[in-house]
Amino acid sequence: MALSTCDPCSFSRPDLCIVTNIDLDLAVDFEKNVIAGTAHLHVEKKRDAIEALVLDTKDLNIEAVSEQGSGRVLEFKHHDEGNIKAFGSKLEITLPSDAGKRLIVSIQYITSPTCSALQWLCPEQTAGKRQPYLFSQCQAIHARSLFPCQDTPTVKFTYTAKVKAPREITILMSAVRLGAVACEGDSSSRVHQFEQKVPIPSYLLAIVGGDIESRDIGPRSKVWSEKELVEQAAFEFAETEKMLRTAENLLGPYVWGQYDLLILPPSFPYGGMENPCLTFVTPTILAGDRSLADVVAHEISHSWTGNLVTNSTFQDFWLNEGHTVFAERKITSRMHGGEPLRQFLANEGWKTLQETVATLTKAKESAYTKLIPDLTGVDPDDAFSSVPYEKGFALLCYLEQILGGSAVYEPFLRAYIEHFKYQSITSQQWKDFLFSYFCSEEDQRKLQAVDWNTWFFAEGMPNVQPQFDSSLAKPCQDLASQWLTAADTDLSSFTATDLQQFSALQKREFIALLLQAETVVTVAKLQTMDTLYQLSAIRNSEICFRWLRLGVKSRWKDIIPRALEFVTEQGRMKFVRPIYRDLYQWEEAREAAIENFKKHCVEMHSTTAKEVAKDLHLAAH
Ligand SMILES: CC/C=C\C/C=C\C[C@@H](O)/C=C/C=C/C=C\[C@@H](O)CCCC(=O)O
Ligand SMILES: [Zn+2]
Repeated sequence: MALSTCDPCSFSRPDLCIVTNIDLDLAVDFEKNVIAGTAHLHVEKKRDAIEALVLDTKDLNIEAVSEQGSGRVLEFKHHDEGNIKAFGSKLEITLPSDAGKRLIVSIQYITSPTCSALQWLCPEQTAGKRQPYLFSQCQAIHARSLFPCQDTPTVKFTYTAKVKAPREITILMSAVRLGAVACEGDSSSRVHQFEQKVPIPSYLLAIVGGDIESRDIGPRSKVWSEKELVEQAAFEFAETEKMLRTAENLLGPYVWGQYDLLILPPSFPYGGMENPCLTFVTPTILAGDRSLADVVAHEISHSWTGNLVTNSTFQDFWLNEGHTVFAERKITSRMHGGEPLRQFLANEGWKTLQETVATLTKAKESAYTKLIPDLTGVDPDDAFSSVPYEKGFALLCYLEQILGGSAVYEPFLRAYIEHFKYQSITSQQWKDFLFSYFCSEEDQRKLQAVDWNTWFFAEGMPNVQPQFDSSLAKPCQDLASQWLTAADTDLSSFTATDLQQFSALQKREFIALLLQAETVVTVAKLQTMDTLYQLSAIRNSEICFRWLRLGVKSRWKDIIPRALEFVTEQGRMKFVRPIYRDLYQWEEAREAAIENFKKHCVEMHSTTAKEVAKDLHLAAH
């Protein structure tokens, strides 16, 4: 199967010609669950003699292709190339030999009702139950199911959009809003207009449509959601401007203009998605006490690491995510808790990496524990895990430690962003810049002593562990140890005040330590813990997630209904996949888990349903 020579997940050939801008003229049809319209691609040939533009599509009905201006019909071939469904089809358009180096190719098309980039919700699936809802998730390679494009992060393009939708629906995109006007000759519709002047990779094009409204939360920020959530969201994310300024101090100027937050319906498969100008977030971070706002720090950081300096292919995904986690934890600790908090979060991240490596290895997917995996013939969604986040973070922490700490590494981080901004780069380019920046003899010796091949391409855990301070974790470790060593018959030493001084992060770490322990906590202890600490009543999703997993690990039958409720009321893969896997491993709960999935999978996001089906051994790995 001949995919692109530069990106194993794309048919496109940016080495021959590139798309520099796209003008979208679309209409959203909530009756048929399709988007129809025209994509006008501004094409630049690398050489005059280039005669073909090769694009990625997936389940698109290509109706007509022409050259804007002349109106000439352009010949095209549109066919499946290989056996990986996720890669979709190759669209090869013949370019007129007399068209010169630059031309605009207009492609009239319709998406499929099963477009993998979109989830369509009927009114009953929304909070308000008044209007239908639509949202996109293009990362990694779903953009090709939404519009014909060079669906590789190697290529960056600006875009404009005009989107027609029923007048009760508000449309937003990953761009600056130019306004909405009544639709000429159709009073039941409005046309929404957008412009993204900063070049972006295809995976960052995003769209949402629903009965949504906004509140201002800062000079350059609004929060958007259905009205049922908007006040709660405005409170939860009230520190966004402070977070943006902290990020600018660390990383440089914010170039995107607007920074809005959109709270999605619960089926959204991720904690957040860094769509430019409009970060998408899951409602599971609405904790009521701002304790889960680290997700926003992560998505804000992407405005530099990922959206400005972009991984050239998803094999270099760690460049996006490792740097973003590194920045996120710097921002979070500068805003609250200082360096001890950053060390606490780093320690938690290392344990997350350990668990993920063990899980992938057990599932015979250890190839995905490499920092830079080979994605030839692989659907990136199948390779997705916390490895690029946490192994990438650990590498950057290790380098910061050996090169002299934050005082020397943070200026490098800013220089790295300044040097590569607006570009797509490979890990090799990052490494070359690192070596060129730290050019003293002593630093060169340190960098040459790093085992790069193991860090980049070895499976499993890194062979060096950065040292993290555990002062904030110690109270959690002490309490967990007391519970693990106490006799079931003697739990009188524990009181309701044990957790009173714990932050939400420390409560989550306390439960995580019990979950990670060799010793299985008895049901008697869990029942006593619940009575004393009211853990089942805690709504913080990260605490709830770990508490449910602990109950399943202890084979506490009473926890099964709540676990099934939790994986049904929201669809964040970080939560639903491990719990479904845990229930599957518990023979007595397996059938209930499978039945619950079969009953609700039609309401789930297609990516979540695909991955959970694999976890439940209902589909091939
Ligand atoms: C090495 C893996 C290669 C490619 C994977 C790239 C994309 C995978 C695709 O599934 C999209 C992922 C999007 C992730 C979005 C947000 C995450 O940062 C948060 C995930 C965890 C959470 O829910 O908090
Ligand atoms: Zn991220």
